[in-house]
Amino acid sequence: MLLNDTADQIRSMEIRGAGRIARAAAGALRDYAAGREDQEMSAFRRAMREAAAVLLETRPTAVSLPNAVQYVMRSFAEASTPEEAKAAIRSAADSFILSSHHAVEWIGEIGARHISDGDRILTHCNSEAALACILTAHRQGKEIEVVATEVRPRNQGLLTIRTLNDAGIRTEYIVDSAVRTFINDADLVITGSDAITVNGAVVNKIGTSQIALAAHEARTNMIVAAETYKFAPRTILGERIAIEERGAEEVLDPAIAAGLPNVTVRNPAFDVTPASYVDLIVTEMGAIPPVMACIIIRDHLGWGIEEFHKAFEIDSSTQE
Ligand SMILES: O=C(COP(=O)(O)O)[C@H](O)[C@H](O)COP(=O)(O)O
Repeated sequence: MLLNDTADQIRSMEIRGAGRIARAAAGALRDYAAGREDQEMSAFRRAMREAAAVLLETRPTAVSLPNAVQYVMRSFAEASTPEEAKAAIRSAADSFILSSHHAVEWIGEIGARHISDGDRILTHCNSEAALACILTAHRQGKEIEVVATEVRPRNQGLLTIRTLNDAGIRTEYIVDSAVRTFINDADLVITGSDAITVNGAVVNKIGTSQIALAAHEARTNMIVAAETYKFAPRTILGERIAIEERGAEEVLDPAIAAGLPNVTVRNPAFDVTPASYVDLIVTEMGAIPPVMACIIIRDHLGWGIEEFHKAFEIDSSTQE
């Protein structure tokens, strides 16, 4: 698939979910590099930088996207010919994609240990990582039930209930505003994440923070399932996560909106759940309390910080 097609599909949400977006971006860079016929490294580098920028502009919130792009882009920093660079990019992109699949499997295994026989789990949106925990627990023979939200306005809940239905898991499908009505019936909330900040705050599909609030009030544990590439390295440097605001037409029919000149539709796609409302973050490295987010960032994404220093010509060796 061409790079611009992948970018369009991410923008239009044909490819969606932070993990899938990251893998698609890594694959798109690999294929784009393979198709280049530059003789000079400078031309190749320029083309790759432009390609990376096209992907980075598609959706602003899921930090897995810049993390995947950076992972691939830094792989050819030392290459001296385009051929060498292409080989390095292929290997980096393939290894990112493979390790991303493995990470989801590991999260499933670790997350399933937090699910008990007889549990009723509430989930929101459509997260591979969250579903991995639920599906693994089900495969282990635990009798579980799920309450899945609709997820207005894009109805990602439909994807979730199809997967759960196909796996044979008994599921109740509810509108987003019914969460507080059903939270007392739930033993556990499990969601995915698009970004986790240095202070352990979780950025995920709009509505997640309301669910966390309801879970907190009901003393229901809230688990977030997230690969380490969902942690945002630059939040350690004070950078904020941009919350994507999507078009009004996703919420209100433009023909109706046209007759309501005093009404402005707001459509933020994500929200922020404070760390204090999250009991555990399940990563492929293990389950951690949200306060340990900075350790994951330091140990697994430290290069994101090094690159920031380079970009601003700060020599980290001279820093005390
Ligand atoms: O909020 C969403 C998807 O939002 P959208 O549908 O707007 O992309 C998911 O919960 C996270 O991306 C995690 O998903 P995963 O665990 O699959 O990476």
